[in-house]
Amino acid sequence: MVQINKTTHWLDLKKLILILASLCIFTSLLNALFSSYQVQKQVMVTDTLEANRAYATKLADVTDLFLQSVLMQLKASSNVIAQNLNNSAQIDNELKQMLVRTNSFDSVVLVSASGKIIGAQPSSLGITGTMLKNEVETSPLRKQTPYIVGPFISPAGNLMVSPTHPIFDNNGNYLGFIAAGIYLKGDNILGKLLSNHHHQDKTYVYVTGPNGKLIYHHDDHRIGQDVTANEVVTSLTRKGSGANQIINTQGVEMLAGYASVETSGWGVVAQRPLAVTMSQLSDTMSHVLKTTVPFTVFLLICVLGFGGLIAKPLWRLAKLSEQVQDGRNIDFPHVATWYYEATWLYQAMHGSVKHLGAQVQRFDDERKQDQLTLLFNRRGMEKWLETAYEQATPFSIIALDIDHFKRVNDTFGHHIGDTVIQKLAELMRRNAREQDHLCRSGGEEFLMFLPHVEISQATKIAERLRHCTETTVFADAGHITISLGVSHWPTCSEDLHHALKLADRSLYQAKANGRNRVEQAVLANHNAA
Ligand SMILES: Nc1nc2c(ncn2[C@@H]2O[C@H](COP(=O)(O)OP(=O)(O)OP(=O)(O)O)[C@@H](O)[C@H]2O)c(=O)[nH]1
Repeated sequence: MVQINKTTHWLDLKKLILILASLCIFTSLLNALFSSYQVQKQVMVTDTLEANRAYATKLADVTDLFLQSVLMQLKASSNVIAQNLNNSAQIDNELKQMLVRTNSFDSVVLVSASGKIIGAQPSSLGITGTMLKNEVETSPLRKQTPYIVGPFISPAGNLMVSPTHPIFDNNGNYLGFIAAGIYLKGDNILGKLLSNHHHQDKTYVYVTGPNGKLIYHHDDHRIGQDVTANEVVTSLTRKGSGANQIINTQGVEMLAGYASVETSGWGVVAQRPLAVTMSQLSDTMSHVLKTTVPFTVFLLICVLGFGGLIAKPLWRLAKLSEQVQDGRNIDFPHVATWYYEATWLYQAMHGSVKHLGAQVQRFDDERKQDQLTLLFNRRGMEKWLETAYEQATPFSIIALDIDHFKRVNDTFGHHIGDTVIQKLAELMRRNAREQDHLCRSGGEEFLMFLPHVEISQATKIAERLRHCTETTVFADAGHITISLGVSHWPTCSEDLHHALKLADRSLYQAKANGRNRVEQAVLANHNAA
């Protein structure tokens, strides 16, 4: 017999569907999030770069306008001064007026063609009468054009830039220059112009001079610092405006827009840390995730429910086949199948189990049947007795045996003997009811079990069978007779085997009393008496 090893799987179809669907859902979700993250990132970086470029351009234009207006003011004053160069009171007055007329300057200085400071406001600077010393300070003397100096440390010790304008007399002789000082540290006009635009979103602005040093930065300490190493500053010297993603001199990744100031050659840079832009993106993505999660959960619940519906018929069929394999007697129940594969599997299983059941039943019947007479054999008899005993069904027993059967065999042959046995079985069937149990217990020995039939009635039935046999002509063998013994369970004996023995004893009693007769066992209470 083929031994089937039963394997228990923790994984079933429902779980498989759930795992597969979850994988699909999560992969799609991750894919969608990743793609939208990439697209959003690209859009935000591009937008920020463009916004910063536009912003830097606007600030560069504002700064340019401011410097042009300063130079215009210096030009106006230089004309006045050229007319009154020998009138020191008038010059002082003009320098004072220059400071008062606008809040744009921190100081005003008048320098002669020889490089001597011949007037300075506010007078507290205390530099009048001193000579310009270094190359930077004296550069306007060489250029003799409107020119912006710096950044540099002024003779009074301030870090500053200084728009200058030359002074010429009516004959075109160079007389010197007038310079406006704009201090770079502390509260100054550049800060006022640029810091107003300092954004809440961490965008900030700085301005570099033509020499790559910081002219303006919201962090005061950095003013004057050399930032020529910065990629943007390099780009500024090459083209007017643009935008770049760069790493600044502090090692921070920045999205920088830049533009140069035409009048001065300064560069304005508006930049925002990439991390700030990315944190906004993270907020957006976590918001997207939050709005997606309920739908994903709903989708998973649907998949779970639908997966259950798909798996249920197959799961029930698997359970049924497990029972069939275990050999458990199953009354094949109806399984609701709602799709093609499950319906056909159910029908195939149902058909096979039914066919198998019928086969098993047939084999079982054959095992309990005598093949010559088709009556029950000893195995069939024992099964019936077991059931009757368990159910406490009272019954009469008729044991019968063909008289001198050996002679039949000897006279007519074994084959004719067999037909006699078959014919007698037929007579027994005719004299019995459907519920009676008829057995061939040995060669020419038979037993009849008659449920719910009292012994007196059974004796009459035995007598009828004896008579019927005696009067029947058996083809080829002629007439035969039988002897019969009758007992009853439990009235003859409560011991089943003893009741059988009593029927057998009565049979031998009938043989001993001359054969072709019926003998009845004595009832148990009669025995006792
Ligand atoms: N043809 C045939 N003969 C069988 C079969 N089974 C047993 N026999 C024969 O039945 C005979 C029984 O003989 P015995 O036990 O001596 O009894 P008997 O001749 O019937 O005599 P009593 O029973 O004393 O009347 C034997 O000759 C067996 O060979 C069978 O299946 N077919």
